[in-house]
Amino acid sequence: MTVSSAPGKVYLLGEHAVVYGEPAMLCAIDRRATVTATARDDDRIRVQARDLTIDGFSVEYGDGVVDESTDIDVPHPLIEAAVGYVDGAVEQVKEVVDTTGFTITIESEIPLGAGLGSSAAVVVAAIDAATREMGVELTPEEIAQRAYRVEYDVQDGQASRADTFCSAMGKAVRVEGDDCRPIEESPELPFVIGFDGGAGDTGTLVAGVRSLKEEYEFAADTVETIGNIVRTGERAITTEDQQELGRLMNFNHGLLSALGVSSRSLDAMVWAARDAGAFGAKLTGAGGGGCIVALDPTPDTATALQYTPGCEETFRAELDHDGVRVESE
Ligand SMILES: Nc1ncnc2c1ncn2[C@@H]1O[C@H](COP(=O)(O)OP(=O)(O)OP(=O)(O)O)[C@@H](O)[C@H]1O
Ligand SMILES: C[C@@](O)(CCO)CC(=O)[O-]
Ligand SMILES: [Mg+2]
Repeated sequence: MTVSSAPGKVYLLGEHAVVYGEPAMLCAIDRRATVTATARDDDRIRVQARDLTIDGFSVEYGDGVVDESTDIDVPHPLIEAAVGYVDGAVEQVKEVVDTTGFTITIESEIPLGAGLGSSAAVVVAAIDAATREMGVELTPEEIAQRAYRVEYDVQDGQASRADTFCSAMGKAVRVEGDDCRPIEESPELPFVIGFDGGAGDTGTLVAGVRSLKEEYEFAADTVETIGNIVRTGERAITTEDQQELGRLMNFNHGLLSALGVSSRSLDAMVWAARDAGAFGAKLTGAGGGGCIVALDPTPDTATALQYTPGCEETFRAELDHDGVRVESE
């Protein structure tokens, strides 16, 4: 039995634009997905995803077929969409090892589809656990590369390397196209997360930005401007200027909102954080619903979020220095 875990992330600056080659900066956070892989005597592949529920049923399946015992009475495309990332991870494992069967069990502290990189963390941890269990040790860089292939395929060819690289490597990272690197002096920033309890589908949201960008030159300019905000933010990171970073996050949120990926509850949480005196706040990840990230060393933002209609949960997040790691073998 092999157990591996990998962290989720928040975007400081640059999501969506990063898909088109602009730079982005993101930080791994101390919420992780944990995957247990166990070799089997037969050649079957089984997946138990306890957090993945459809109509209240948790998903258990294998060999591309959802178990009858899970009793899920929903159309298959819905299930296929939900298990796409895990299926992709299994395909990657099969490319690396001469598989006989294995069972993988997924547990995650990262809310699904909420902008904290649950998909990347699950895929990274699954590839690591299953390949190790079958006797192959991949480097974090190789795992990041394979996990990226999965996100790229599931998101219909529209994915950056950002989430998967950050989850595999940990710390703060900067990603621009193929150029992925850890930020050496990863700053400890006072992250406060607000979660509206909802989710957005990354593939759909990315497709929405792409079509706006293709239709309007000013939408394409907006994407480029987000890239300029990130370049400006690099100086603020080096000097640990949280006030400047906050201002840039606010600007970035406005542009993401213009690109149609915010929502009423995300905007409400962003404004609550700003009114409470946060240095800045923005949605994180694909948007549509899910989480905002604010910078505030005081308890004021968390308190304000607790009283904000639409906010279901608020918590602090710490930078996680560890990327993918083995918990036990
Ligand atoms: N615990 C889990 N078990 C199985 N699959 C999971 C789990 N967590 C996430 N996933 C997969 O990832 C999908 C969510 O990925 P998606 O990219 O839409 O959101 P996210 O990664 O949480 O947010 P973002 O990409 O905006 O940071 C789920 O629909 C599911 O397929
Ligand atoms: C929206 C996006 O930029 C981040 C999702 O966390 C998509 C991607 O980079 O693949
Ligand atoms: Mg994702």
